[in-house]
Amino acid sequence: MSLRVEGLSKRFNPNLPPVVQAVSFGLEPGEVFALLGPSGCGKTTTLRLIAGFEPPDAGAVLLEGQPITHLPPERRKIGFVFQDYALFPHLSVQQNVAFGLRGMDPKQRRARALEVLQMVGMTVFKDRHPGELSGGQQQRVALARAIAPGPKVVLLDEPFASLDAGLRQATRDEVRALLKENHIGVVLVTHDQEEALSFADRIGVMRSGKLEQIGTPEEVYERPATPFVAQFLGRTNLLPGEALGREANTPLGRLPLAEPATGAVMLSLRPEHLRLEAGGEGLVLAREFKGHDLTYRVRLENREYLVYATSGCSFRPGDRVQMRVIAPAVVVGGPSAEGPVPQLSQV
Ligand SMILES: Nc1ncnc2c1ncn2[C@@H]1O[C@H](COP(=O)(O)OP(=O)(O)OP(=O)(O)O)[C@@H](O)[C@H]1O
Repeated sequence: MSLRVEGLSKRFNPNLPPVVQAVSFGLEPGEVFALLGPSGCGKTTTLRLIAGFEPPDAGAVLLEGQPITHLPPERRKIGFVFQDYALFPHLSVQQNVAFGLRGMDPKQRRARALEVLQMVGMTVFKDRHPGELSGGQQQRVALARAIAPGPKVVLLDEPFASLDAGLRQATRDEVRALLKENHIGVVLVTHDQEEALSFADRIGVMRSGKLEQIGTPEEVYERPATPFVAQFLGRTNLLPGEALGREANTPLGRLPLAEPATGAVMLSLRPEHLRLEAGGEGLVLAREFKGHDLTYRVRLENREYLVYATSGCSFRPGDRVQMRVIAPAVVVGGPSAEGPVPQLSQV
């Protein structure tokens, strides 16, 4: 295990609950781990505790088995890329990168700075100042500065947030490839579920200071453990059921379950696991067309459902439809487990 976080907790205000509560996870060498959760759930604070910018109230951080909880940030051998990149405006690109290499002799520092600038494709900009660079270029310099000392792990705090959509995907792919090639483990903080799903090997879904589920992108998307995880990772339909082993009685009839269960349960069915057919008891309330996908909101017996369809399928609001379930439902909790009602963003 390259990085291990054990029971980290932090409270800033004694009258409020802790911002980070007993957070534990591990990172295999070279693994990319995303901490994913809504704004204010404690992701950045967790990262700052790992980096050593804040002392935890409880818990430990271990790097390659060695406790580093009480070491100052510069002695932790962990790189950090801040959301705003935090480059020094008065230093050149090369000087920014060399900054983290104090302790090396000046010739070696310059050589190492050039080496990592080459890795991120920024050698030609080495004499510029950060103010003369685009957001994407500054991001590369910040990454170069973080990896220059050869850390085993880098912490990335929403590093792609300020890049425009077109550049974001390409930059993400490049950064991921670079870190993988160099076997550098990553903890990425993001509130963007698509970013976490496409960037990370594993995701820890965080809510109100706690990790609610840890798993591969497929696991957290296809087998969410709670209604919150089901809803944070894309849209879903939550419906109550009475589980009878491998099946459950639900408002949509008897459905197969992904995992056996008994008793009253809350179930998650993704919109892509429902199909619409013409004629039936369901009423199409709205349709949302987004080019490659089409989402319908359908009412059946006082419940509303979101259903994805291919653009070939063309129902209109007011049409009568029936719904077919084409995948097993996932148990996400007991009967009282709740989440917000799914909404179409635009009707
Ligand atoms: N130094 C601090 N003093 C007091 N409260 C703080 C401090 N740092 C963070 N908080 C509070 O802790 C909570 C969690 O903040 P944090 O920045 O960790 O969340 P986050 O999940 O990273 O959110 P975002 O995605 O918006 O950055 C927030 O309510 C924030 O106001």
